[in-house]
Amino acid sequence: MALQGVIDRLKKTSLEEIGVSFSLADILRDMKIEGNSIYIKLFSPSDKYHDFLKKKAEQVLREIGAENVDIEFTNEPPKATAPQTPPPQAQQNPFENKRRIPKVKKVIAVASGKGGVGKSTVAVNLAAALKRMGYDVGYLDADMYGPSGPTMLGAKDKQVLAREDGKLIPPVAHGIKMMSIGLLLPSEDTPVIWRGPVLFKALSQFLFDIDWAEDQLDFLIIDLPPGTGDVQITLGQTAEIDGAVIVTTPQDVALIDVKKGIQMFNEVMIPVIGIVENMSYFVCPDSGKRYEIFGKSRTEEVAKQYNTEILGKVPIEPKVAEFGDLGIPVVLAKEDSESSKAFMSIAERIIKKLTV
Ligand SMILES: Nc1ncnc2c1ncn2[C@@H]1O[C@H](COP(=O)(O)OP(=O)(O)OP(=O)(O)O)[C@@H](O)[C@H]1O
Repeated sequence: MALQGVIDRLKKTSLEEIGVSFSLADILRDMKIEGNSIYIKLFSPSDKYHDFLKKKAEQVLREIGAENVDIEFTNEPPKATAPQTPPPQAQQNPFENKRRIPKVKKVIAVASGKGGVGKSTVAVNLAAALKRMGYDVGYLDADMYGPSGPTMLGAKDKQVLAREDGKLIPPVAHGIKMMSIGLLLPSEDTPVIWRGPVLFKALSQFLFDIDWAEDQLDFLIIDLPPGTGDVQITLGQTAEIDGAVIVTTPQDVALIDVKKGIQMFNEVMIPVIGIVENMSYFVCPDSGKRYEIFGKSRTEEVAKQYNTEILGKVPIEPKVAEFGDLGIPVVLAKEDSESSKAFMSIAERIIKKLTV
């Protein structure tokens, strides 16, 4: 079997079925051919797709004459597959430069397809829930266009110090180490207009130049801007993220954007941990009756369709907003509230999913 023939075939094998736009060749990490026996190593950060990839690769390799096919997986980012000629910019493997965020054990991105669904509220309360469980936690507000982390953590007046080597020292709010572009801007009302390279530089300083811990943080929660824009893609291509949590409300319009969000995370090879349905229902304090204000939820359907799950449903509770405005996550301010219990159970679920 000829090497070039195999590479060409892998290049032609798209992986559209699992929602990504690249081919088998793009995730090829190693290959050995001896006669009609072939060994390949494929990059796949999560074992969720191993069976699919194995079947697919076996099928196409047998079609071009392979008799013995041995397939292995690695979660290390792949290198370019055609070393003879440097590939043009657009075809360069975007995952070559992925790095881990220093001094952090697990990195979780909190995202939403659409603004205003409560993404920052969920991110801050997840950080607080993990803190309440005794973990060492950091919160990074990467919402470069509308940072609300400092308000929600009551940290608007906190100072960010820089060490001599340029590393930023995160201030601490409610025991959570935190950083936000909001702390570095001259005033809360300053509009932020990022141009490509400046955004990239600021984000990469945020990701890699913060001295999160003397030893290691257990969890870093990254609060992303809403949508599927530059920040999300840059983050996905430069940092190793252990999983993404997608926040939505039960309305159909929000769910359409959830699909886009899941597809984007698939593209940048970040495993989706699951979906949090926020503002899911309202419990009338007088009657205890439960109302689904946005109508019957279809989140379950979307989760199934994309092979993921609902991590939990958070009710609409005025206390969530009130304490958010006061700068205290409801998980710390009102431990016995329904929303607080929901956040604690979501955090537990995430831990389970990340540590199996
Ligand atoms: N479960 C809830 N119950 C009541 N109010 C909530 C709940 N979740 C969020 N809110 C309130 O809704 C508003 C929007 O929430 P938040 O700022 O977290 O949304 P977001 O998705 O991060 O918005 P964006 O990214 O567009 O800035 C806030 O005032 C927040 O306090």
